[in-house]
Amino acid sequence: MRDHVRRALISVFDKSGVEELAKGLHEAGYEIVSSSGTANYLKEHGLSVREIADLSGYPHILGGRVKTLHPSVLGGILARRDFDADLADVEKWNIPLIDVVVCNLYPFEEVAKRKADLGDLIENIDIGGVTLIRAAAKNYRYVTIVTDPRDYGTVIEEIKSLGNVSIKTRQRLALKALAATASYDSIIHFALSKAMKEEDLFPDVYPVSLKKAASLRYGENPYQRAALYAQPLQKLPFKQLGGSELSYNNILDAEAAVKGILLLGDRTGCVIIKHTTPCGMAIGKDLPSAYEGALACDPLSAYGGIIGLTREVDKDTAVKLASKFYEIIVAPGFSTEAVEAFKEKRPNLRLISFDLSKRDELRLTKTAFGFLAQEDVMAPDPDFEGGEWTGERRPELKDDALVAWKAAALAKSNAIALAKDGATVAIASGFTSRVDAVEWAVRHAGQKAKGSVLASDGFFPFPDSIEIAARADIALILQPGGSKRDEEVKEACIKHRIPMLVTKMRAFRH
Ligand SMILES: NC(=O)c1ncn([C@@H]2O[C@H](COP(=O)(O)O)[C@@H](O)[C@H]2O)c1NC=O
Repeated sequence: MRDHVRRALISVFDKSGVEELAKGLHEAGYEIVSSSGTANYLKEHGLSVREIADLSGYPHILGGRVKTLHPSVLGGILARRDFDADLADVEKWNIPLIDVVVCNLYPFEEVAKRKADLGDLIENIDIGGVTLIRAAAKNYRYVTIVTDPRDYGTVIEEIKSLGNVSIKTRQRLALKALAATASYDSIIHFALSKAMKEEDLFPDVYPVSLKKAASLRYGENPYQRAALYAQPLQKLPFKQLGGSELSYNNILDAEAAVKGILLLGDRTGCVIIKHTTPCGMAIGKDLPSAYEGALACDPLSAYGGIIGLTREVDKDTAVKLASKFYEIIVAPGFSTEAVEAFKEKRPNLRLISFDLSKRDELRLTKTAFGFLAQEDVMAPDPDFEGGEWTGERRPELKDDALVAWKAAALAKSNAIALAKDGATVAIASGFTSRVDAVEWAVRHAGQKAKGSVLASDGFFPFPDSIEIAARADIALILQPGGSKRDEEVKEACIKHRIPMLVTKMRAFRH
């Protein structure tokens, strides 16, 4: 390879620390070439800089849309230093070789967060910078690409001590740079899809970029390392107002509580979660009465659980909740007095204020088979008035029917929920046979099963569950229907005079 002046191209939007880096490079004998804004900045800091226009023979044109996009710039980055044909081209076209590229991009993400219009978004799409970064990352075997100011120190240290940036560091920086451009493009795709009101929920390619939002102490178990990632343009929908740090399992449990809150919709209600499974759900005239109702379903399981509330938590509710041990309280908000009351009595209790309006349309779940994508929609209310009934209609049981149905939808399949007086009295969750779920629910409810509403998240494959319900004096059954033996199930209900509402929609949770 021919000898050449060592050269660094610096073109940065975020100029923090770049003068120190340029100074280090200059001291190590590098010529600095920069785009105009960066060149001016460095000159103001007393550095001698060559303008990119001087190297390319072209000024910035189209109001800065084209600044560094030129063969004499990109050729100097992309030429393979041990490839005769590349070197011959470089020689022939008098292209100066570039050994270090320092570049960070137009702040598209920040602009998009400010809810910019489509025109602003478009003007903030960096083209030249991405090209410089990709070119340098592609040629990492000869060229160093630096995209993160936090790496300036390492680069200068290695150049000073080793004479060049080591191949190991160049590889690491190239991968980091490629992750930066990939993430940048996915953020642009996301923001432009929204601004253009793109309606295709399931495009052939779904670019996702994830940024680390928090390091977690460990995962589900201490032998599993873990972290929380978020999509860059989506602000985290929650704020933690108090208590210990959130763990991996806390996040899963809190999410189940949020689902419970969303299922209850605009009603004043409470859900209690244990290990992502509901062990109580109720609606009431106010939060304390809804909480009492939910708690009475299974007080033993509720200990150390997660409480989800559908309304802002006030001081009275806080005082009541603080008298027992829970891990997390999730609600759309907390009054200042409520936060104080919790802090005084339960300083470690995690308080999560969750913005229910910030919801994704799509839920992505990573599996060993690939990412599953589905619309994030909650089980709708059963059609109590217009639905398909067997036997007499029971309008007075509407609230109980709703709570039983929503609790069954939140519980894992096979799920059976029993509700009475606006509160569940049993929630059987995660059973592998439906009849066992019915049997457990009735046993758990004991005397309270009598007169309650039973909801099933899936159809009854046999009429055996109806026989158990009849023995327990169940007042009303809700189930989706759809079994081969629907007629036998109906006949059993008629025989035992239990009215049944066929919801015609399944409410599985797996
Ligand atoms: N148009 C181009 O050729 C171009 N080349 C580099 N940039 C970006 O311009 C910024 C630096 O510009 P300046 O040095 O003029 O402040 C950097 O964020 C860099 O990524 C460009 N801007 C947008 O594409």
